[in-house]
Amino acid sequence: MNRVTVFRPALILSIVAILWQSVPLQTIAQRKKTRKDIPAPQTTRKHNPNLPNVVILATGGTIAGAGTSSVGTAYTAGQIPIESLLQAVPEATKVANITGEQVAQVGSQAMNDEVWLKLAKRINELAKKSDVDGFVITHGTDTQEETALFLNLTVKTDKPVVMVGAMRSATAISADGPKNLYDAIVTAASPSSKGRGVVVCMNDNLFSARDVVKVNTTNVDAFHAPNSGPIGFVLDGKVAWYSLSLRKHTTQTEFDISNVDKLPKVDILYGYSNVDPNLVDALVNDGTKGIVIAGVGNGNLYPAVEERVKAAVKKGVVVVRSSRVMSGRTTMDAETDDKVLGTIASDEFNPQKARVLLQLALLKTTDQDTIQQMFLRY
Ligand SMILES: NC(=O)C[C@H](N)C(=O)O
Repeated sequence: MNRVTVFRPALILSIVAILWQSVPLQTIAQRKKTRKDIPAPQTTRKHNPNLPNVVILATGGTIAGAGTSSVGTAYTAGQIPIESLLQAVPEATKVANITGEQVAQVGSQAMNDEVWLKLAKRINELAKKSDVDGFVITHGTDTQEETALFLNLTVKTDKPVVMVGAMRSATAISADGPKNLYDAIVTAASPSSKGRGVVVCMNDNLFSARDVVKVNTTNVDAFHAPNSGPIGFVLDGKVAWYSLSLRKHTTQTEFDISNVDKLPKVDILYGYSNVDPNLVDALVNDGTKGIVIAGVGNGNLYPAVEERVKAAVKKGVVVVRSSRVMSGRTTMDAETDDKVLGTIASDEFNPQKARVLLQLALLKTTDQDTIQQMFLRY
């Protein structure tokens, strides 16, 4: 490395610092605008027949968040419309013709079954069009893994479906949203992304919807796939794929939500020392159709909970054992015997993902063995 190369970053940093200090106050104030202040700009993009067509379905999240401080973590998610977000990535217009639809505008802590169904149905509808080549879903990161899995099991297309979010709001210094959004558009526009199931694009990484988990509350490196790692990367505007999940997804699943308006009630019960077994009964009395236990270790249950679970299963409630542990499988008939309890082991699905699969499974059956096979197939 020569002298010039060594000193160049320091020189650039000094210039940026000087420029930053001279930014007029008004420019900084503009970063702090909220949804009401930021009108959706008119679309001026010209259609280029040589580029693929990507549809962005926006749902809100921090990627569309706005805060009053560019250096703090306080902000409100889901404030900025998709057209304004796209203005931050003019480079994207060189890789695809982009159209945007606002499906919802919420922080993903407010995500619900209704929006899941709306999103999946909209993708299925648009996917039939020959002038749509791929999808990007902007989404909050808190529950991104759940929506990703729901779509992975319910959309009926081989066209790329790429979910993306951000850990820093759109008004923060070094917002990660624009880069993530650009990478997601690049991925959705690439023919190499076809048939891979729904993928999540965060921080240069591509994860399969089945395996991705949020592992950090605030850091930009917040998404990992603890059991299998990323399946690809986006760098310099190019996608590189490294592996492919053998589990069934999208066009290969048995789930058809086209006539579904409501999903069965499934709840999660967290396992811990001295857990109160009455919690199981509280859920059963509240009319739950399924319970996922975030068990300890390999999905083990507190003895008093085991007894109540057995009784719940006898009443027709379907119970899945998952684990509160971040990685590894919850295996059948191990320390806890599923044959004795009448329970189902979640395999690699964490509790929140097991809940999504159980909701879909219950649309079709309540049979323990049939649902167990689904957990091993998807
Ligand atoms: N980083 C984020 O997106 C967090 C936000 N609460 C959301 O899920 O919408």
